Amino acid sequence: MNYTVVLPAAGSGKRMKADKNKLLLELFGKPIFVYTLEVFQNDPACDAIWLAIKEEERGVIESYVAKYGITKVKGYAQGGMERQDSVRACLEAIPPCGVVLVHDAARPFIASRVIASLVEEAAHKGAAIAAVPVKDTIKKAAGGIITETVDRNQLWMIQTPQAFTYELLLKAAQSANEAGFIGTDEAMLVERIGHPVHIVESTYENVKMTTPEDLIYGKAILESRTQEELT
Ligand SMILES: Nc1ccn([C@@H]2O[C@H](COP(=O)(O)OP(=O)(O)OP(=O)(O)O)[C@@H](O)[C@H]2O)c(=O)n1
Ligand SMILES: C[C@](O)(CO)[C@H](O)COP(=O)(O)O
Repeated sequence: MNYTVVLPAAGSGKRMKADKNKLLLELFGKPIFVYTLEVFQNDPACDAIWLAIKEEERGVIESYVAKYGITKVKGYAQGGMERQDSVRACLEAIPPCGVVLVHDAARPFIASRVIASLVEEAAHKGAAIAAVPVKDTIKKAAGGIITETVDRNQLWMIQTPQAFTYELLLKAAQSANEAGFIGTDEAMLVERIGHPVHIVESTYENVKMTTPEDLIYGKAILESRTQEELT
């Protein structure tokens, strides 16, 4: 099953504390978002890549897309105030398709096998998201005092990609916008309209480049891969 991928890339990167969009920071000489683009460029099942970007960054982004030969980039949409606004702008710009995948441009280490599983699951069930089991004990607290230890067996750390049939996600995104509902991922918008969302187990390497420490982990992941994958 083929798919279109939407990459929200219009954030400010505040937690990264860098002097520019964190997606333009380089790991071994290549910008973070280019690693992400290359995953989808190299996936035969990916028909098209759409990015939500800041208009003022269009020139630099287009230059990298050309430099690295990312021919599957079919268009750009203007990013919005919230991440979900950026995603919705892309959804409303892309031609209708079967399955749409939403993936943070800040997650460059997604495994192709996870993408394939997500697309298959979404094609049959409508909605599927990447997740990994929680590794730490999670507790609730109020005023600095523990109030509850949450059963870890029912907890997942949710990632992207998040895959959906196009019509379902567009309906959920437009409904949330009309209601002024803001979610932290697309799954919340689909849950909100009562559609079941399925989990596909991902990898712990699929980390979102969010804070400076994540860059250290990202470099270690790249160094652990074979040399030819770095070129
Ligand atoms: N209004 C926004 C906010 C985020 N994103 C994108 O959504 C992904 C995940 O968001 P996050 O990691 O939170 O990025 P930032 O919002 O840039 O980070 P911060 O919250 O630290 O500012 C990133 O690829 C980011 O570029 C976006 O397209 N539009
Ligand atoms: C969508 C997401 O990556 C799933 O974990 C996460 O919710 C994005 O949060 P952010 O604060 O917008 O990075």
